[in-house]
Amino acid sequence: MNEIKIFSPATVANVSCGFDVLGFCLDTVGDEMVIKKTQEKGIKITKIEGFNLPLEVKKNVAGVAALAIYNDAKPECGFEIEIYKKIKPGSGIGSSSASASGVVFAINELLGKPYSKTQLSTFAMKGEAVASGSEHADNIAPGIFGGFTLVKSNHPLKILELPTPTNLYATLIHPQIEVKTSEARDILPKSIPMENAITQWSNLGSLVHALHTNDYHLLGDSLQDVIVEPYRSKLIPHYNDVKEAALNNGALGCGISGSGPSIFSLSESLETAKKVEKAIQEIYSKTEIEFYTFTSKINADGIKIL
Ligand SMILES: Nc1ncnc2c1ncn2[C@@H]1O[C@H](COP(=O)(O)OP(=O)(O)OP(=O)(O)O)[C@@H](O)[C@H]1O
Ligand SMILES: N[C@@H](CCO)C(=O)O
Repeated sequence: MNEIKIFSPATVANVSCGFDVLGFCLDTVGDEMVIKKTQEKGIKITKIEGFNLPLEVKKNVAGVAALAIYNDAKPECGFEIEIYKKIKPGSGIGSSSASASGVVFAINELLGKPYSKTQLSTFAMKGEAVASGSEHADNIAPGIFGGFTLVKSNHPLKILELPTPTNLYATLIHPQIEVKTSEARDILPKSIPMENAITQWSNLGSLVHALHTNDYHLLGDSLQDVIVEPYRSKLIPHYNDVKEAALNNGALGCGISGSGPSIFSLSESLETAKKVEKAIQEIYSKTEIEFYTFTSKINADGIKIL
């Protein structure tokens, strides 16, 4: 195989109580990428459509992630990358991570799959660090593994695949403002009160248990964030109104997607998720802010070959 086309999906990181460790994979929105083997050695980004991003390999997360796998594999060929970007950078639904994960997945396929999913995640994290200033895998892991994932540790990287409930649907609203992950990290406190830590790890443990037992009530009850949301919600206009509308219309829970500004909610059926989507559209329709919404099943497979 000398060429591959892939779909690299959007992802939701943090999932309220799991800052930097928890994430899940979406399936209606994602980037497409075409990766070609070349005789000339090295990595080149030849095309980016959709958004204005650097073609320079070391400035683009896809280029940096590609170099990480390439320098490890030392193949007798090079690779050219085309990126068809659908996920707006700075959206909070893993735009940078989709590029980083997609490119390492594709190069691994073209090399005959020598690397495990965990090794691919390590390479992709090198790219993600260019965008956010820190190596975290909470967007990368759900893209590469699919479904819900928990990053048990970064060094060495250990990723746990959690069960994906079959009837769970995510509704997303993306207000068209940009929140840079690096800036959304800078506003967080360096230390937190013990009582908040206790609440947060109790919710994270409960959420993992809820996924294992298919307990939707517990899942909703665990979707709380007492550590990060109080700071970051201030960056998202009408955040509290959206959350109230989602919960009043049957969502199990609602929170900030990644570092925002996107907001996610989870619902137990497609019908409820669509009702939630309509309710949150109404909130933003009354404002001047442009936005888009979508509803998605949880994608259990992650990145797909097209
Ligand atoms: N291939 C790429 N795709 C997306 N962003 C890129 C890419 N290469 C470099 N960047 C830079 O990364 C930054 C966007 O990453 P950031 O982590 O802030 O957003 P995000 O990935 O949408 O958010 P989140 O990680 O919270 O879901 C922008 O400054 C953008 O220019
Ligand atoms: N866990 C990361 C996800 C965004 O890349 C954060 O919230 O900063």
